[in-house]
Amino acid sequence: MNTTPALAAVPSRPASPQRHWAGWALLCLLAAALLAPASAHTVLNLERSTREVELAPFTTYYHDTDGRLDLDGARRALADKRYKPLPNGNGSFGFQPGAYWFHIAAVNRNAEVPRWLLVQQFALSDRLDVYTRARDGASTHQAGGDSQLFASRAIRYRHPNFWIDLPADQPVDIFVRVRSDSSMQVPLTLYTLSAFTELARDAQFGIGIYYGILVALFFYNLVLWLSLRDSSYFWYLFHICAFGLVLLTLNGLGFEYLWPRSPWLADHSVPLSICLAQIGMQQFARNFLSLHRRWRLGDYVGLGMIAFFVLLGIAATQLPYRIATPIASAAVFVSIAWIAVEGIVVMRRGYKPARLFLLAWSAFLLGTGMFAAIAFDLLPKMFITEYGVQIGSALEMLLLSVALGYRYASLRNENERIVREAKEQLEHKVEQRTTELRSTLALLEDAHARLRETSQRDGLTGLHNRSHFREAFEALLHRSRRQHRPLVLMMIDLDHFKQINDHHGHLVGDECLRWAAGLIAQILIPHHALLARFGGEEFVAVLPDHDLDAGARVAEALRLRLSSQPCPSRSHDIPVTASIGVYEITPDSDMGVEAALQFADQALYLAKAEGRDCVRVWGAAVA
Ligand SMILES: Nc1nc2c(ncn2[C@@H]2O[C@H](COP(=O)(O)OP(=O)(O)OP(=O)(O)O)[C@@H](O)[C@H]2O)c(=O)[nH]1
Repeated sequence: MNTTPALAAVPSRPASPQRHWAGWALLCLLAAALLAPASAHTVLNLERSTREVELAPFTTYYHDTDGRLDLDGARRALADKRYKPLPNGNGSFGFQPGAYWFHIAAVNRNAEVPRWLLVQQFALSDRLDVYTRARDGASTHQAGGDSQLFASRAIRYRHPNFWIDLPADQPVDIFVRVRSDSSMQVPLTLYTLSAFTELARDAQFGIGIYYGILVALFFYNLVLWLSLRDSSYFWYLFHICAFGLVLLTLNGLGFEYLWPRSPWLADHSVPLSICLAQIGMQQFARNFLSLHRRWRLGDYVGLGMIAFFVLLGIAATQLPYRIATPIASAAVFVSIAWIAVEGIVVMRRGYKPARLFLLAWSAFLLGTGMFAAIAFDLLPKMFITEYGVQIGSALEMLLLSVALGYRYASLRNENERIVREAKEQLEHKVEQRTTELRSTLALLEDAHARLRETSQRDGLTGLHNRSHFREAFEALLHRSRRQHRPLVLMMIDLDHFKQINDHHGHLVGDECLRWAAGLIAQILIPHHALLARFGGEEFVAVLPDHDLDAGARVAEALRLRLSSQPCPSRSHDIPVTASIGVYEITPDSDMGVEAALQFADQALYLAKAEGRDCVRVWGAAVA
């Protein structure tokens, strides 16, 4: 695209040259040049090679502070040389009251292009009136700006535009009156139709790429939000939509596509979309950085900012544009700077995803900074600076999307770590409890065994008691039948024990009982006998695998040992003897415990009857 037209700019003719008093005239011109240099301006010559021309160098302006001037008044002001060249060569004046008149004197040297398109490259001006006046007095008037319906534009394009008819070689005065509650920015450009078509195509392509990125990110994160239900994704989507709306509004696409019939919305959409975008950004930052957990004070400030933008958004529906927009614009700088502070604080507190967040935010701040720097004429206007906001915000949103993924991954890792640790702790506890339980069970079993043992033992002698004896004897009986082995049952009764008690006392009697029990147990060990205290001074023993003869021999040996050594008492030795009855239970017998005991008792009775201190078997005499 040709952006450097070959212009033949020639100084304008003096309005009323003085023919006489040439010296005076010269002096006057010199004085005019010195005192009012601003009124001098160049005529725009549109040559054959000219396709597009920025009008700033050929434009003079007049500020009609109360906005009452009509075209005639504006022409008079021009004749009075009250018009000045644009300050710093561009038409930016900030927020201004009244109306601004701009004048361009143009001569079309290209007979083949009689019709040109005048484009105001700023979408937010409220009202533009474009007048042309040829030397022959023919004049035209067109109105535009976002206070008019979008359909009233010469070409359906996001910036206000007007057809300008410039007959060949005829000087034409173009007057543009602009009145706006928005910032007074009037970058006017004149295009041939083909040049404009190329510009529109390239610009739409660039805008398409930008919004394509936004739409792709939107749907990508929408799917993630729907599947993960992480609220950060929701606020990210909100942020994308609201910020996309801001740019749609600023570049005029909102008016073109979203609300072409609503000049009210065209007027109020700027502060409203700024407030929405800031609410989205603040809430996203709070959520992403988990401020309520990591920096409580920062979280409160963030909440305060959200409340401020909510109130400002509501107020913006009622307040005039000239009040709401500057407040919203100024608050944006505080808001985005604060988000950067939040990112830095949380990053310094060790939250790793905050690094990516900060990187994304830096891209956005850099882009916005470059955009602001052009406005203040600190940076030259070139692609990277002019489209800094778009590039920065696209980068920011891409990086934020990556940061969200990173944050999700680190949250998942954190969760997995917590679950793993909890599992390990649980396993450790279970193991600990199991060990405790095992040792408690062992203790319990031990206690139970001791209890059972105690319940089976006689308290005085430590031998088994009668009830246990019956159970154990029953088992031995079964075993002997199963194995076809004989059993011998032995009843041992100490002789004249009453006398021992009577002579030596009950305690000595106890001593003798313990001693006799110990001796009997010791003698029966080799025979694997089941021995018990049957009651009083009477003992009972079962000798497995012994027949009557063997049993009688053991009994005799036992008797002999008892009678041969007295019980060593505290005072003096006490002789103790025993009578023993022996009875054999053969394996083929089906005799029960009680019957066997009775037979053995019979044998004992015999021993007692036959003089004591002897062994008797049931049915045969041994000693
Ligand atoms: N010191 C003590 N004496 C007991 C115990 N159990 C029973 N006796 C005594 O044993 C004696 C048994 O007396 P008797 O049934 O008359 O029998 P004995 O005097 O041994 O006479 P014979 O059996 O006929 O030889 C009683 O005096 C009981 O008090 C005990 O646990 N300790």
